[in-house]
Amino acid sequence: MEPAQPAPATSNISVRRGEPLVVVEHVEKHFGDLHVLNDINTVVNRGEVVVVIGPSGSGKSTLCRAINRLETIDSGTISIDGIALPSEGAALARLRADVGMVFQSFNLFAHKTVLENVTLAPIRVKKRSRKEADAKAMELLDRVGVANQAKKMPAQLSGGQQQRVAIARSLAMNPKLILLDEPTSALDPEMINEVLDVMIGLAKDGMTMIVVTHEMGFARKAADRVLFMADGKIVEEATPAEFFDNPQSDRAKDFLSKILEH
Ligand SMILES: Nc1ncnc2c1ncn2[C@@H]1O[C@H](COP(=O)(O)OP(=O)(O)OP(=O)(O)O)[C@@H](O)[C@H]1O
Repeated sequence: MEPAQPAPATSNISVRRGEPLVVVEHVEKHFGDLHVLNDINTVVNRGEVVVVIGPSGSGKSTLCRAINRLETIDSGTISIDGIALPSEGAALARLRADVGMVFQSFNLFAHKTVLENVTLAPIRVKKRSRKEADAKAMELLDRVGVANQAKKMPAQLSGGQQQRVAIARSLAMNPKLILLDEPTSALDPEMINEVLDVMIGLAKDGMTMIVVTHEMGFARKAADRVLFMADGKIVEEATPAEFFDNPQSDRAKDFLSKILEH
C-alpha cells in the first residue's frame, strides 16, 4: 500500500495511490461556438481508477479523446508520465502505445481473428516476434475470459466477448493507462456485467484507468474518484461515497435524481 501523499495543487482529493500519471491543466476546447471543455484541471495518479460521469453532451468523451490526442485541444496542457502530449509523428505513436483505448463500439478488425486482433499492434509497433506476441495475447485473452475464442472471427463472438477482446487488445502494448469510453453502453444488459467484472479485475490489479460510463454501480465499486462534468466543466471531483451520498452541486443532485428514477 502506497503511503498517503499531499494532494497536487490542481486536485482537491488526497492521493491514495502512486504519483501523478496524467496531469490536465487549464484545458480548453471549442467545436465552433460550442465550449466543450472549459478550464479542465485534474490529476490522475498511477494505479487510480477515475470515473467520468455527467449528462449527455457534457464533454466526457471529448476529454477522454483529448488525453490520447484523438482530439486536439485549443489551449492548456495534458501530460502523461511527465511528458507534455505530443501532437504528431513518432512521439504521437509512442503516446498511443502507452495509452490503451477501448471504445463504445468494439472496433475489432473484422477480417482478422481474435488472436490477430490482439497481436497486430505489438508485432507491427513493438516488433515483437509472432511467437512472443501470440503467447502474450493468449495470456491476455485468458485474463479476460475468452482464450477459447482465439481462433474465431470477431463476428462469431457476442458483443460482451468482443468488448473483452477489445480490452485484451488495449492491454497488449503494456500501456501505462487505459481509457474506456462507455465500454458497456452498446451491450445487451446480460453482457454488461461480464465486461464490468473484467474492468473491476483490472482495477484490483492496479491498472490506471479513466472510464467514461453511465454504470453507477461500477463507479461506486471500483472508482477511487468520480469526476462529474456538466456543460464542459468539472463540477465535482470526489470519492464515490462523497459524490453519491452527498453531492454538493445542484447539477449533480439533479443528474443523480434523474438516474435513480430509472
Ligand atoms: N467532432 C465534433 N464536432 C462538433 N461537435 C462535437 C464533436 N464531437 C462532439 N461534439 C459536441 O460536443 C459536445 C460534447 O460531446 P461529448 O461527446 O464529449 O459529450 P459526452 O459528455 O461524452 O456525451 P454522451 O454522454 O452523450 O456521449 C456535444 O454537444 C457534442 O455534440
